Amino acid sequence: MTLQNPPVNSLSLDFLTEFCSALEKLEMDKSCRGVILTSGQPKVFSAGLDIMEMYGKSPERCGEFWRAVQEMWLKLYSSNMVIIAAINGSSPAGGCLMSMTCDYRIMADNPRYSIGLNETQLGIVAPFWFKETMVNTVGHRTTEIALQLGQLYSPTEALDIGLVDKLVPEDQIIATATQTMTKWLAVPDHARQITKSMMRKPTIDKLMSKREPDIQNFVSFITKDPIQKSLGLYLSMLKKRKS
Ligand SMILES: CCCC/C=C/CC(=O)SCCNC(=O)CCNC(=O)[C@H](O)C(C)(C)COP(=O)(O)OP(=O)(O)OC[C@H]1O[C@@H](n2cnc3c(N)ncnc32)[C@H](O)[C@@H]1OP(=O)(O)O
Repeated sequence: MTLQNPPVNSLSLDFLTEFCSALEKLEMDKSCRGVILTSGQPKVFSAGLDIMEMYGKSPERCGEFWRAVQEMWLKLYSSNMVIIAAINGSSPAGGCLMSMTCDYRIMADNPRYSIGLNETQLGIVAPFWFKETMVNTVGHRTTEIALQLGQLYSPTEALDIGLVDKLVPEDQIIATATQTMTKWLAVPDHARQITKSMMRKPTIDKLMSKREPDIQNFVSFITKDPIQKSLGLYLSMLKKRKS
């Protein structure tokens, strides 16, 4: 699957809805046992959640957006397929979350790229299921530091802490992902799927049982004046950096 939402694959409501529907089709296709997730945009895997979906929007629209973010995470994290992330560019915040839902992460070895959950840098707080996905990936202590600082890691740093599993030159990323997929698909599906579910079920069940309060929590947090102000400042910083 190639992410195509120019310029930076930000995760808007429309894009998330289309992504989930495409993933669902693959999930139901019994001939499809694995997916390599990569970006069709240069230099960026995904810029994370579309900040415009959280800035100046009505509570109803924010709620609809957050349900779509939850759906994307639930579909990817609980997928029966083998999902390999071929991270061919920067992957901050929601982009990092998306990568962490995959079974294996291969990143392009380019020091200009970065990956991590940088929410605190925007003045916002990563919800419990973002946090737990990271704990499940890199452990508690590393997550504690990473989340409080809103740390973005270079590919080498990300490999050191286990946030990605392998670095390769960018032009070898799909070939490496394909070789890795062959290895994963050699394991009998039922045994691998039950094992994957055993590892991830407690985190998935937790969000499933708290979906509505999590939406309410997001809406009441994101629509607060100081949070809107922080997002506005961050957006203008992004635009200024460009000019
Ligand atoms: C309870 C609340 C929890 C909410 C959780 C939120 C999780 C999130 O995912 S929040 C989003 C966090 N994302 C970021 O901080 C990434 C910001 N973007 C970047 O750092 C860079 O854009 C990049 C490294 C991804 C790419 O850099 P590059 O130089 O190639 O491109 P730019 O010139 O910076 O961007 C092009 C264009 O896109 C706009 N843009 C970038 N990111 C976003 C985004 N996440 N949402 C919306 N729009 C974004 C950027 O402003 C530029 O727009 P213009 O062309 O109009 O200037």
